[in-house]
Amino acid sequence: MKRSKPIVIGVAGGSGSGKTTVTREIYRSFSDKSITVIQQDAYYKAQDDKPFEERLLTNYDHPLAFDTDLLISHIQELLQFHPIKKPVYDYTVHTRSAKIVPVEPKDVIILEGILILEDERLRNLMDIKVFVDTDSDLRIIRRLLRDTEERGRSVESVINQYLTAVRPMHLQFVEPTKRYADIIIPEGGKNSVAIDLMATKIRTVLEGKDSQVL
Ligand SMILES: Nc1ncnc2c1ncn2[C@@H]1O[C@H](COP(=O)(O)OP(=O)(O)O)[C@@H](O)[C@H]1O
Ligand SMILES: O=c1ccn([C@@H]2O[C@H](COP(=O)(O)O)[C@@H](O)[C@H]2O)c(=O)[nH]1
Repeated sequence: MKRSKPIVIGVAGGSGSGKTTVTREIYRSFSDKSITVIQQDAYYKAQDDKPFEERLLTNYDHPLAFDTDLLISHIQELLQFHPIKKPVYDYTVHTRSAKIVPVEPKDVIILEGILILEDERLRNLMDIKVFVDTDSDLRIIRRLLRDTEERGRSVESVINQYLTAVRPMHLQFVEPTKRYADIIIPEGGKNSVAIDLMATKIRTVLEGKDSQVL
């Protein structure tokens, strides 16, 4: 059945909570590839006008670090089944890369990121809101391992950034958005029961058997 509009699922949660892993597992359970994933991180503002040393001082956990207007306009395009050109963010240089990824519209859009539930305009575009809820000790351990292995950071820089920006911004902006969630997934990526439930829910909606999310 051809849908009149795609369904939008928001997956929020703190850094290192397991949002990307949850999203990847849901995506993998759909072999027909009816899902497109949009990462909020791709919409960090470009900072080419600033020298590298200055970019190190940016607070990447504050809502103003994102180009939310561009993200909203891209979701609105996908909701009309129009393709978009998604920006690509390069964490190693703290700015957008020169690349652009063409994204085709699909029946399901998963929007994933730390602050996607913070902006009311974004929340209003979502049919299902999920918050991945993982204790801060696990999140910092996971982030430490990931950022040193994959994002070119030193242990010292990860700890310093966590204490000065990630933790305070999490408490001020991320944690309070849990109240908007329809579903809270504890521990993230390895919660196979929650992932199966999400996949079943999406299938029910796609088959037109769900009257709550049309
Ligand atoms: N349940 C889990 N147990 C152990 N490690 C996990 C779990 N979920 C995610 N991870 C790992 O933690 C790191 C952060 O997870 P990720 O999904 O990227 O989180 P987020 O997108 O919320 O920042 C990754 O290296 C991932 O492999
Ligand atoms: O240039 C940058 C941009 C972002 N970050 C950090 O990334 C996380 C969000 O990504 P997750 O995958 O959800 O962890 C955010 O907490 C920023 O601090 C960065 O370090 N540098």
